[in-house]
Amino acid sequence: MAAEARRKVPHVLTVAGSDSGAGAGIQADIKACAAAGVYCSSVVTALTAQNTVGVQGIHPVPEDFVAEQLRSVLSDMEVDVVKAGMLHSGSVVEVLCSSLKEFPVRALVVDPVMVSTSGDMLSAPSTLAVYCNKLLPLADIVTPNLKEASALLGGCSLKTVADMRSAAKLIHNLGPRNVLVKGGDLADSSDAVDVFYDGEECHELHGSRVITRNTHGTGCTLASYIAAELAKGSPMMQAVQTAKSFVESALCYSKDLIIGNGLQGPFDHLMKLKNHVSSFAQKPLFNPDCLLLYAVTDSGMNKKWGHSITDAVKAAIEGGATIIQLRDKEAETRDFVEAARSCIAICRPCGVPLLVNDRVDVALASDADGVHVGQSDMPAHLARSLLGPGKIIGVSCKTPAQAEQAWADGANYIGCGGVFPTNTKANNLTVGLDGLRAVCMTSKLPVVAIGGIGPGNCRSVMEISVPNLKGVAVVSALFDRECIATEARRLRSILLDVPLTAQ
Ligand SMILES: Nc1ncnc2c1ncn2[C@@H]1O[C@H](COP(=O)(O)OP(=O)(O)OP(=O)(O)O)[C@@H](O)[C@H]1O
Ligand SMILES: Cc1ncc(CO)c(N)n1
Ligand SMILES: [Mg+2]
Repeated sequence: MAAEARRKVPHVLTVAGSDSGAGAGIQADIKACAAAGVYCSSVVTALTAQNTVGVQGIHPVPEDFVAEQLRSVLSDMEVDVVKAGMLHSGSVVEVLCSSLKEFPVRALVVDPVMVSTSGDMLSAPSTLAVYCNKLLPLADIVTPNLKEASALLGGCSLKTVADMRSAAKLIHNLGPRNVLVKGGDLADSSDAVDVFYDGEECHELHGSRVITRNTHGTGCTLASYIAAELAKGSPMMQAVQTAKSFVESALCYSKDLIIGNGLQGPFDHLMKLKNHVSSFAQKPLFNPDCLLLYAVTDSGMNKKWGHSITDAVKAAIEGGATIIQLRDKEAETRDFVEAARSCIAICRPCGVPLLVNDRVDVALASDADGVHVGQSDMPAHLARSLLGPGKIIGVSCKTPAQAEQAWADGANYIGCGGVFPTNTKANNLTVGLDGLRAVCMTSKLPVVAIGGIGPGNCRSVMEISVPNLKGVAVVSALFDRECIATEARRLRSILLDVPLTAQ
């Protein structure tokens, strides 16, 4: 086969123990990577006899043979990311560290597995020092649960999110580049809260807590899914968010499964996929440049001018709109889904994403490209867990704090405004160009400006010269006009005319 025809597959190597019940360990890692669409090789460090009741036995693999497996895989198979799980002894940890020095990889994810959720010890107490001194300094991220975080810090008690925040910072001092303290076991918490610290800022990642007994292996799965996303090229925070959303989704899908008689059942990583193959296996696809000329439809205006929704969308695209949002506050659900489907049939062949305003259910039912939600709509993290990582989520924000939250919730972009007063949205507070600039300056996400923008002022908006301001969103300037295509063309030519340095 010609060299250029060969496809490099993202590759995660898991170095972990086998769980005979297949809920955790190597088996969870391989299933999680498969769900993420990534190749997974496996170096087995120990066999465990384990089920939903607990761990009945451990049969360690001799260090020399762990080393031999590592050499076999790393010397041959172009591994992108290594994920370390159960490492039962200090010598196994040392073997891994020296293999990584001999065969460096792009990233190392360390799940410091020490105690199983059933309370059984999975690693000798003497391993702790080697972990801290040798492995953690090599890690791009370490993902302790509450008990493990406490063990890494010499046994302090961790009971609150504030404790998790301090623990994340202290563990960061041990050398890993990022720390995720997992709160799956946090008592009295209705959310599943994890704390992420990148050495500069601490973020609370909130997910919904799924009520189920089937949580065995969530930690292994989370770490492997992070490794898989890193192997595909995602930045760290995005990898963590996608992984968390996958775990929640898989738990939700298999919350009523009955496997085994013990207290903690496994979940099915791939069941969700049987319904949603494309949603999780696909790499997140969002090009911020599509925010340049963002057209938001308005059913009232279409009625006034006698435009059908499909004609309006066709005309906007013909004039150069780069993304469409269907906004209809009154439509019956059935009609809204139907309209979304017809518009997708127009948008998709043109490569123009179609988003649905507010209605995650309509976006799901019509297989739209995503949703745009406001501050009082469904929280973006919930929309993300329902839609999966492959869909686009935008959030309306007026302040830097809202923009920060949208980012932590896994949104793709921010709509900031109203920049100027508008009739489309009654009683909407305006933020002005200064408010827009303040949000853009602090937002880690790309921003589209909205509110009272048209051909007369879109230039002044783009000229605030902040790199992540990617475009303008318009309603009346397009749809409250007789010829939508002409108006879109006019706007587009102005936007394209703004010097690139100012964009
Ligand atoms: N019931 C739940 N609903 C939603 N998310 C959960 C639930 N339980 C755990 N999680 C999430 O799963 C991930 C793993 O966290 P957890 O604290 O359970 O790890 P762990 O104890 O290492 O798991 P295990 O040892 O069983 O593999 C975290 O992102 C956590 O928030
Ligand atoms: C083999 C193995 N690795 C990790 C865990 C932690 O869930 C487990 N229970 N078993
Ligand atoms: Mg764990």
